[in-house]
Amino acid sequence: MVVGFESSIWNVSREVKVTAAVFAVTLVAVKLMSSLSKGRYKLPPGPRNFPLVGYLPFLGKHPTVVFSSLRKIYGDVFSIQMGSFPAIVLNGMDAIKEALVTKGDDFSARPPFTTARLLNEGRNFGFAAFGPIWKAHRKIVSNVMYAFSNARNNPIEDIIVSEAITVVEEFAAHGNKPFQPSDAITMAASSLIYQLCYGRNKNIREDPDFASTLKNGQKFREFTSTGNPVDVMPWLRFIMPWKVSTFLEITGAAGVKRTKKVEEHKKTFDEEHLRDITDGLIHAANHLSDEDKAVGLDSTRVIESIDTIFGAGGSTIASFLDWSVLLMAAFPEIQEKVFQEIEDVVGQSRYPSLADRSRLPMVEATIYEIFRFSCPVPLALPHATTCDTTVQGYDVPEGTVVLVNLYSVFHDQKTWGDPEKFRPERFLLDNGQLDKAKTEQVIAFSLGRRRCVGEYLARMEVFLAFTTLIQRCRLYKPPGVPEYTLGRVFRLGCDPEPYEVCAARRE
Ligand code: HEM
Repeated sequence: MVVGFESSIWNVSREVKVTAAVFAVTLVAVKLMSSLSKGRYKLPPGPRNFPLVGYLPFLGKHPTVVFSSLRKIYGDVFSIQMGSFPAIVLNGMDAIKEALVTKGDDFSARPPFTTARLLNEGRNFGFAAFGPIWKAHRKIVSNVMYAFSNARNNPIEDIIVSEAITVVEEFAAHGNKPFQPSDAITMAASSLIYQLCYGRNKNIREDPDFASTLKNGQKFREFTSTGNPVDVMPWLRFIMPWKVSTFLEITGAAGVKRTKKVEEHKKTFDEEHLRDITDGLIHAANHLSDEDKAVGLDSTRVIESIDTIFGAGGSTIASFLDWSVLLMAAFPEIQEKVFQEIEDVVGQSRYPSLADRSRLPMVEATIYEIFRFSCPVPLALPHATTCDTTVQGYDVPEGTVVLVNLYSVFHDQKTWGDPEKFRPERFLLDNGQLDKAKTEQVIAFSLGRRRCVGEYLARMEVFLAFTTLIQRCRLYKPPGVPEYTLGRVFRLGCDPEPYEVCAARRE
């Protein structure tokens, strides 16, 4: 019996042995590092952590709520252990600005999470290591995005407005019956980013390439919606290998699609007429400077940026619009004020255009308030330190994961007074114009070196889509439905809990 027992231990699979060894080594390393660092550094305070998993089991469904409670105990900067990674959480504008702006070079790395290293084999510029290649890469992508958004005769306004009209049609097709709006919104936001990346397509909903990209994107969202545990506990890949293989399968399929689209573009590419973001990237890749090449940037990396842009540019806009519909239905008196302003400035004889923006302060204030209230990307993307540094008087060692709690800024009692109230007028001065001091506090696109590279384009999208929607459609809470709870579902971003709405066309 004893022999049998012993032999069964030593016959366990290789994966389990490796896992056990990694467990042990990680445990010893974490203990060793924390005792060494306690002496050397004045680290931010923080709660006690479990071995191996750290503070992860306590983060629950809404980490930002947990972080608000921890902020009350430990202050604006505190430490937690995220699985195998020591992390700090930055709360409030002062700490976030000091880290991301004043000490931008120190705080602009990304953590070496497993999936980040697998994306485009580590070359994905949203998740790539901070350094000369990334800096050159980011500059090129920023230039391409800016040039595309500002090009004369570009199709952006047309694409955005026609997607918004499609949403109005789909909403109106429900008659007076209640419906969940998020499918129509997600479809429109995906169609929008697909056309911005790959070109205007009036029959996009019949395009099989778009359909399969959408299906793959849906798979990706479902697979990554609660994060991937192998990112923060890399040893889990030996226990849950499918967490890596499925990720590779989905991103690999996306890569095949992108290659096909890029090859098609190259066949009809005309330097004088850049049609979309893909053309912009092909052009940039063909004109890399000697300095860019000298730091190691190559054309493949530049072209692959389309993956990051496509990945980041759909769900964020969908989330904003989903919140917009809910909040306008929840606050009909605000919706009416927004509508009246659009009616006075634009009327019904034409669709809104970007040129109307400066004459629509109530619309702008409402958009800021939707960003503030909903906080669509509440923890930005994870940052990491590039060197030993400090923030708010605390030491932060090189390689520390940095979570930027944007939600703490948007719902700060001291800044807003009544942060839980939806009140767009907070952004208006007595003369009815926008209060810049207030709007600057809404850092929905983050700050510093890693600030959202799609911000300019995203602001165009949300303005035009929101304004067109409210111009053409009255949204209201279905009769008999109790008050909306305005609850949040925390995924990679922050969406509203599923809800129903009714819509009536404005004639
Ligand atoms: C409502 C819309 C959007 C919001 C609220 C938003 C917000 C953000 C935030 C908070 C980050 C993380 C910044 C950081 O790590 O500090 C980010 C990164 C990024 N966003 Fe956006 N975003 C939006 C739309 C877009 C769009 C439309 C695109 C592209 C077309 C885009 C492309 C990116 C990219 C590529 C990054 C990674 C930047 C880097 O690491 O250098 N985003 N965004």
